[in-house]
Amino acid sequence: MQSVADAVAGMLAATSGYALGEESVVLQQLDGRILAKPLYAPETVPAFDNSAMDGYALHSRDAELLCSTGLTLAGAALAGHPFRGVLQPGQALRIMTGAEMPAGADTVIMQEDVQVDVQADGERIVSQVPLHPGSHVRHAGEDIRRGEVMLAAGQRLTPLHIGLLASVGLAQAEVFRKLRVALFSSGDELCQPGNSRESHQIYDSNRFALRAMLERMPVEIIHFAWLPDTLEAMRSAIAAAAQEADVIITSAGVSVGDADYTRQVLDELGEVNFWRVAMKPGKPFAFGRVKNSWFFGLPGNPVSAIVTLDQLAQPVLRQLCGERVQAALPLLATAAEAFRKQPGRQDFQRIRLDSEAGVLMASPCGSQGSGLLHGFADAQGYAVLDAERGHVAPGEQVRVMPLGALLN
Ligand SMILES: Nc1nc2c(c(=O)[nH]1)N[C@H]1C(S)=C(S)[C@@H](COP(=O)(O)OP(=O)(O)OC[C@H]3O[C@@H](n4cnc5c(N)ncnc54)[C@H](O)[C@@H]3O)O[C@H]1N2
Ligand code: MOO
Repeated sequence: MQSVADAVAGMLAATSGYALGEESVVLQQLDGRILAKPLYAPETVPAFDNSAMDGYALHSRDAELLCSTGLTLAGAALAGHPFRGVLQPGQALRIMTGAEMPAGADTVIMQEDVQVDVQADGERIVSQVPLHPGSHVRHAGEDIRRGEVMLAAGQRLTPLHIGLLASVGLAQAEVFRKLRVALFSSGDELCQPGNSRESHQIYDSNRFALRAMLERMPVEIIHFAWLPDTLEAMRSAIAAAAQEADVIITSAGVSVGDADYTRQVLDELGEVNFWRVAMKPGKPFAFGRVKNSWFFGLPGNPVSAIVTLDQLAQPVLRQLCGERVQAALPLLATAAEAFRKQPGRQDFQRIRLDSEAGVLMASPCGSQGSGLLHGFADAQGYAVLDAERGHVAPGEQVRVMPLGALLN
């Protein structure tokens, strides 16, 4: 058996350098897409000095005048309506948040700190609050300078990045095209949801759970079918998918059972290795190449299929999508209850997380059986228990991983 870390590292090495084509995509459709090139700032941000407060713009050398006879008002500047003149000594300008700073001013004083005196020759502002030269001014270029790298290639774009792009005036970005994925479930025991099941059948849950997970990455599902346990069905579906898919994913047929033609078809059409990975749930898993496609064979048990897609295939799929893959941050929690664990495989036990006086607490949730989804559906994360260790006693520290982007 190989470790989870070795299995992932092997797949990452095998698939590195696989490059998808690029396309230009508008802001409205960029969420979750992967930047294909570094993004250079086309603009300086802020583009001009502007006020951070509603108040008055003035020059700091007029500080003494401000607290004695006061400053006269030269006019007003609003966001979108700049003051075109130059502020003279002894003058202030009414200014609103976001309005461009006028020439001749270097400081803004908040309106709450100012009294306005109406006099015969017009309004004057007076303030006894100490003036800090330069205060409440947002300076041009303090966030971004034109020409600097704003985002690196391989960045997965989130709402934050989309806001950033829009803030420098970009309406689109060059991203990798979506990864084309063929997804199959197989097995004569499967009945499709929505139909009534014969007594010996079970519903095909894997195909739908796995699809929903995959669609949280920038993929396009180009084949999506259930395959009966016949050599012909398996062969024709895999052969057709291998002509156009970047990736083929199957569930079931990777263990040692009799009724499976998966292995025979993969031996015929490609070079796929059947692994035993030291993880629970999981263990049987297949990876390799079928014609032009990468192949991932997930185990049939529903929890195992989901966890192996999440933990083994996900980093590789992300890399294939062009994403710079980042390792999950290690988190520790205290076991609120005992965890049953046999030495031998690295366990990904499904847990609930809680906080007691600021300390993260983990408890196993529901049944930990590989075929049972109900307990998993209630989980907030995994406790990741090292392969060699046995049971966990309450109070022990365990490594935990909140459910990530594919399962949340
Ligand atoms: N002698 C051994 N038997 C098994 C081993 C082993 O090492 N030696 N490993 C066990 C483990 S671990 C797993 S996981 C399973 C993996 O089996 P397969 O990937 O070959 O899948 P099947 O045997 O066809 O199915 C397993 C199980 O999952 C159900 N299933 C299959 N597809 C779906 C689906 N689309 N939706 C819902 N449920 C599905 C299937 O009915 C079986 O109950 O092998 C163990 N056996
Ligand atoms: O992958 Mo298996 O028993 O862990 O379902």
